[in-house]
Amino acid sequence: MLEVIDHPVIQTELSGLRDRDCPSREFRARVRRVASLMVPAVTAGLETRPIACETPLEVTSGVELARPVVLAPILRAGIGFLDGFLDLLPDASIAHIGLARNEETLQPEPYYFKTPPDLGDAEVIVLDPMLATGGSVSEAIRQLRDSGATRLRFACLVAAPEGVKAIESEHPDLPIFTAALDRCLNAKGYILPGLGDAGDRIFGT
Ligand SMILES: O=P(O)(O)OC[C@H]1O[C@H](OP(=O)(O)OP(=O)(O)O)[C@H](O)[C@@H]1O
Ligand SMILES: O=c1cc[nH]c(=O)[nH]1
Ligand SMILES: [Mg+2]
Repeated sequence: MLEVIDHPVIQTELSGLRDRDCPSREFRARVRRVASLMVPAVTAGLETRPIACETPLEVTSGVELARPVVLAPILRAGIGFLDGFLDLLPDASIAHIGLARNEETLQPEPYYFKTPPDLGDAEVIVLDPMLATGGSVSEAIRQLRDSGATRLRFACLVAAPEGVKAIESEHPDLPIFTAALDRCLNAKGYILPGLGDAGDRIFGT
């Protein structure tokens, strides 16, 4: 269920993000642009329903999304990825999922979870720029499913093959969208070649 969104403008932005000298201000702006550019692919296939549409000249038929959209950023770095999605999906509600990856065990440690009601009616798009071991996304999907979500997809900027494999085994029906599928993880669980610590680069920490 993996789609690598191989678009020349996205790949150009991503190359800028990989540059170690890209300052926080530019990094944030680039992440926002890539996120927006990914929206058409990530939302492709969302169900629509017909509506009547009154132009200045006559009534015609139009469509609207059949279900509400919930964007679910994994804190912190997912917050940096959120604005570009909101730019194109301004009516979406937001679910915040706080997970910190333990630097020694690489296991995600939950610290916050707050979602809009009625997740079962919604199209939920989980956002995190980095898919490394897959532990954080897996935990987020588990929490969302426990809260009633049934229609889920996941978008990231950079994925490691190890993380994709883990998600495909734990959540085989989850569509995964990424701007890049990188080579592997290093001994500390960082993606190679990657772009470093996305949270630190977005927030300047
Ligand atoms: O696939 P995984 O191995 O779980 O790793 C990926 C996670 O690690 C990073 O978050 P981190 O926990 O460092 O938190 P931050 O976003 O607050 O920096 C990143 O933003 C992902 O959430
Ligand atoms: O390479 C990585 C892996 C996890 N989290 C990041 O921010 N970067
Ligand atoms: Mg981090």
